[in-house]
Amino acid sequence: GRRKSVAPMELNKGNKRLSCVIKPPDMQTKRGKFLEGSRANQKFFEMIQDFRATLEITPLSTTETIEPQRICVCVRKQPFNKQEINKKEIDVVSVPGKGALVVHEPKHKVDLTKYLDNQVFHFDYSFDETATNELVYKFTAKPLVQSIFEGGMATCFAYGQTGSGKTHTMGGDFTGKQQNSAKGIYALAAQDVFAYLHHRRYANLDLSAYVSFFEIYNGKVYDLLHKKAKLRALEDERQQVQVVGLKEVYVTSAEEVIKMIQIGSSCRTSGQTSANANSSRSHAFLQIVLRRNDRATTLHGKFSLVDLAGNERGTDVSSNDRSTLVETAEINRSLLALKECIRSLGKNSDHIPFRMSTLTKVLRDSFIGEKSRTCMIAMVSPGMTSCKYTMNTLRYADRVKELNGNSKASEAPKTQEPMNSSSEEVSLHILDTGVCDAISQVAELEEKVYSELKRAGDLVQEMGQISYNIEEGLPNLVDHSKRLLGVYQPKYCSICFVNVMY
Ligand SMILES: Nc1ncnc2c1ncn2[C@@H]1O[C@H](COP(=O)(O)OP(=O)(O)OP(=O)(O)O)[C@@H](O)[C@H]1O
Repeated sequence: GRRKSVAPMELNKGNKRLSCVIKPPDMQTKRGKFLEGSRANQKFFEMIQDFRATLEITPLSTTETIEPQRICVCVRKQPFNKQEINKKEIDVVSVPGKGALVVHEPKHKVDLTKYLDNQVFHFDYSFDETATNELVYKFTAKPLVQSIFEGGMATCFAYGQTGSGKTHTMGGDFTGKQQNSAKGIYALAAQDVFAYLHHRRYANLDLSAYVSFFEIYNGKVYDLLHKKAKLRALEDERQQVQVVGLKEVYVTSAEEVIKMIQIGSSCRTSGQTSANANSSRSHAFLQIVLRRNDRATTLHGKFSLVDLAGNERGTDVSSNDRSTLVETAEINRSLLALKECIRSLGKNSDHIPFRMSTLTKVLRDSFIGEKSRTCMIAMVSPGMTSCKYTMNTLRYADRVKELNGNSKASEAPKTQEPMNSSSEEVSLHILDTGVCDAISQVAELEEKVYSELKRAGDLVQEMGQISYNIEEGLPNLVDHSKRLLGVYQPKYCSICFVNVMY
């Protein structure tokens, strides 16, 4: 999951550092085809088209082999909706394939010249706007189903800004306001669970499936299969976290699970109608639990499918009252905690900071044990107006993957502070301020560091030197800046890097 920032001057040269394959440009025809005089950001539109014409697209094939991994991070680009098409929104996201995704971030130089900051991200899989839920499922949640039959805990998250397609992906396609619950990852996973349950390989385990559906809003658990009853997540003497009183329904077919999804989703939706912000700002959990028939209380395996709350910042939410700010702080704290827990899982760390939020508390057993498998699907909206949110989402997903056992970053120098202490500090700080917008502060600091580094890179280029070393050092510096963030001194971090760079 490395990111490389491409300096504007390099674009015309045919950039060698982009890891997606470049084919010879055919700019004239492409530009002619897309030219639309009325478009407000015409220049950016043309620049993106020109850049896109140099990309060789390798669409994800259904026959591609799937590598089993402990942590898998994918990204899905949403198609434009009717409104965006009518508004002639500009698509700033390209998916060349092979896990790559490029964000063409429109920017202005000091002399107001427009340029694109083309940022390349690499994930395990990247899905373009034509991908169906079935395709996404095949590469994300499907490989996890088997692990729960082998006594493991599997978790699949949908992460992204409001409206980026989390519910569409997990719960099923929408036709108008009607959701087809049979077409989401929840239902597709349920179908496979029952296929395995009846498979001779697992028949002798004598397992039964149960389903629960709940949401976490403001740190409280609400049972979606029991009239939104308010429940508590408590830790027992064996340090197992239990959602006390959560309704677990015995199910015998995928159709029954789909019925539960419909019941639960309608409960969630009615919450949305009365107070729109609430529902979309809660985390929804569908859990499929396997238990042995002879010892009904013994858990054999569990699949948690989570539609996370939107990752908007407090300042992006229309209402600015205290409850909204507290709600935002809670979401940020839980999303930060989640990231730290997955990273700790990836590092096989002894300490998993799951107590940082209710979200991670209820997922405790997903973060421990050899057999835990996790998949995160980051959803992005392609419009230029969503660019900032898209970058936030991708950075978050990038950090989740960063310390995965397979990645280079896991070999980080030993001099770095241990992650646990930094995560405690971050959480303490959030607790201190109550409404600290942590995610955006991380993003803003990183943005600042990146732009400083980029400015340094441009300067070096203008002086006829090579910016390679600066780009090389980037992931480590940013990683280090994140650790410094544990004490939240963005100014210090920024100055520190500027000094280093110059
Ligand atoms: N891949 C897609 N293909 C077609 N339509 C999509 C896709 N992704 C999202 N949409 C549409 O975009 C709209 C918003 O999607 P959705 O409700 O899933 O977003 P969300 O991320 O769950 O938002 P929120 O956080 O507010 O709940 C829906 O009408 C949905 O049908």
